[in-house]
Amino acid sequence: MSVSAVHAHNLSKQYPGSRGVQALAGVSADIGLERFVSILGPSGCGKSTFLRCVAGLEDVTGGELSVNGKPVQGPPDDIGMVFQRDALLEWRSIRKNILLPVEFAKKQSSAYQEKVDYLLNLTGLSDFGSSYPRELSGGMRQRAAICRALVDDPKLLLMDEPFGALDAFTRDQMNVELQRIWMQTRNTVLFVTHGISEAVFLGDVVMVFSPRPGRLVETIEIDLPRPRHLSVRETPEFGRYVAHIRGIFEEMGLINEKGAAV
Ligand SMILES: Nc1ncnc2c1ncn2[C@@H]1O[C@H](COP(=O)(O)OP(=O)(O)OP(=O)(O)O)[C@@H](O)[C@H]1O
Repeated sequence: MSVSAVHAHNLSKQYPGSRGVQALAGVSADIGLERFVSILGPSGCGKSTFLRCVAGLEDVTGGELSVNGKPVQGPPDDIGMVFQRDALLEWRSIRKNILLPVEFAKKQSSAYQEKVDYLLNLTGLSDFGSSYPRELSGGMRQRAAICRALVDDPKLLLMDEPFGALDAFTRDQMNVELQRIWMQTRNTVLFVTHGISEAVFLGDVVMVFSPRPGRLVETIEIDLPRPRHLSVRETPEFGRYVAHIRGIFEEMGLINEKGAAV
């Protein structure tokens, strides 16, 4: 039997404290290796909590969760994370920011210089290795954050609304670039977003969560050939996926005028 990248069975998460928020309830999912999984759901439904549980940063309070065949007990090896805020350290050059996970893992940075060059090249940042974060645009900073997450070849890349703070044009460009990078690196990706179109454009699969406590409402396979160009968004097939997902949100009473999950 093949090992899943992420296996969740009846997963629940209740935060401690007087309010004791129940963030996730009964989430079961099997995410295959090398798949790009988009995660959609209304604000506060537990998407980040799900990612944080997978990353071993939160303890689950019920059910089972394993990553690459091993039960999650603290942060597993082989995970990279990218957040909405790039969290680059302003006082370190881009190259040194990218090398941070290597330093944290107490590995020899010198052995990773070629890898950094490869990633800088892959993300179009070859001329910016010695620049500082303040010298880069928002999109470039997020590309540097992606390099940092990829530097130690994680099997699993967790991305929590990585392009949420970018303008629409840059976000489109980043979607195309992320797909290109992923087609070369082929790690498993869990990508949280509020954008239905972004989720369909990037995903092999879209997982839709209900309002809190987050439950998995539906998992939709996106059968569109790759590489996908932005123009795929104008095709009837793409439109059908978006309409289907929008229908799920409408049924839950959760859609705004722009068609975004709220
Ligand atoms: N550390 C925490 N302690 C207590 N409650 C928390 C904590 N982190 C999140 N929560 C609560 O858990 C619920 C789910 O939060 P989470 O951040 O996972 O949602 P989300 O779907 O990622 O939201 P958004 O789309 O707005 O980022 C929310 O009600 C939130 O208030």
